[in-house]
Amino acid sequence: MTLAETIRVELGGRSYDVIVGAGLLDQIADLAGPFLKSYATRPVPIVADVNARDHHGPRIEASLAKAGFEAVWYDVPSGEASKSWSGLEKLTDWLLSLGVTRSDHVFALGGGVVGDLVGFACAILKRGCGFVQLPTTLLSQVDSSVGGKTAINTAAGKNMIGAFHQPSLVLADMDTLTTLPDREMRAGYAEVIKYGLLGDREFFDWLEANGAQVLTRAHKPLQHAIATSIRAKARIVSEDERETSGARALLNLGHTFGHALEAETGFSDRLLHGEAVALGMVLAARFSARRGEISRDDAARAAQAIGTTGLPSQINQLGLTCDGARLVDHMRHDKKMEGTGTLPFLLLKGLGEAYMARDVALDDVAEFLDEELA
Ligand SMILES: NC(=O)c1ccc[n+]([C@@H]2O[C@H](COP(=O)([O-])OP(=O)(O)OC[C@H]3O[C@@H](n4cnc5c(N)ncnc54)[C@H](O)[C@@H]3O)[C@@H](O)[C@H]2O)c1
Ligand SMILES: O=C(O)C(=O)C[C@@H](O)[C@H](O)[C@H](O)COP(=O)(O)O
Ligand SMILES: [Zn+2]
Repeated sequence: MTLAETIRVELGGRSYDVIVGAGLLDQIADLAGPFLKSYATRPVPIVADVNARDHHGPRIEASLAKAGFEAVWYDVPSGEASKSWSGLEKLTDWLLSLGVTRSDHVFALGGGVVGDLVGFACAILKRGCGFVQLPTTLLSQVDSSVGGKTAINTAAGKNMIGAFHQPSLVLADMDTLTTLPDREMRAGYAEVIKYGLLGDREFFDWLEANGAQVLTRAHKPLQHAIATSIRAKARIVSEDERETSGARALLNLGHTFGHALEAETGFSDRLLHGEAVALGMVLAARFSARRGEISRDDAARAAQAIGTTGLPSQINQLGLTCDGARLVDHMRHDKKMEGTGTLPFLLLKGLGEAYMARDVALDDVAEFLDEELA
């Protein structure tokens, strides 16, 4: 039995705890006590991914009922399409119909889709109310529930409309991962490897040796992987909350390539976000090797650490029919794109050492992608 760990995201008046452990949802009434105070005479609004609610809603209901609270649920259909203008409109209308006030907290149960959607709804509802993240996928536990990036997608691309809005508490209950499909578990693992590759060589080495164990959901290695990832994210977010100094941009390793692949595959089940990031990190490593910044062996090692888990590690596995120029066109919408036409890329100087390159020519990226797609 592993003990729960609490990691503090230090952000002055917006600081909050992230608790990682087993059985947390069974204790939600205690752990989230301060954020339930306003619900003595009203039901607690919980916005939930349908699958997460089916599997884990009863544990929440039981804990709340024991403490004298009742829940009112809003179901979000599973899938990226829920992170949309229409999804946002329906959700905010529901929250308004309940009379949620600015001092209330809305609870978000599910993966990154629900977390990003609810976070954004709460950022704009009456100009901002509180929210608590109850992440139920590996990806959302190690990444999306922490740090306050909230967003929906638009026709122009991924996360195009959003806000920075921090949660008040995150409860990452490892028990939720027992029902998570293996493919989703692997997709979340891609963001775990990201922390190793971007800034923690020791963690990368540990994952090479223990990644398979993490994916079995064995509590000890799983909690180590989740807590190490959250600590890394908390440190970066505390340093650069709004991605202005460049520190936070490192969390975007693999995402410029990845978001372009997600756009090309229609933000669909064909390629999950984590899978796109996995491929994006391989491409970033291979592009870094092409520029002579890391060795071909190190790029192959990064690809091996990713591919060995069953994540995609070669772009030509996707069966795309487009060329490199088309993928680069998707990249022109990247939020890192500058008015001067420069698109900074997160590349590698070594395994465990990402940096922001500002001298990347998009024509060169298109040529590289044509080689990779061949
Ligand atoms: N805000 C951020 O910092 C950030 C970081 C990374 C990713 N993201 C976003 O997160 C999203 C991806 O999140 P995700 O990978 O969690 O996907 P997701 O939210 O789509 O969930 C994945 C699937 O798992 C199911 N599911 C969720 N919990 C379950 C459980 N416990 N048991 C069984 N099934 C369960 C869902 O129904 C869904 O089908 C993307 O939109 C991505 O852009 C945001
Ligand atoms: O928290 C961050 O910062 C990240 O970049 C984490 C990413 O894993 C995540 O996918 C994020 O939503 C991407 O952000 P975007 O700004 O490129 O949309
Ligand atoms: Zn991501």
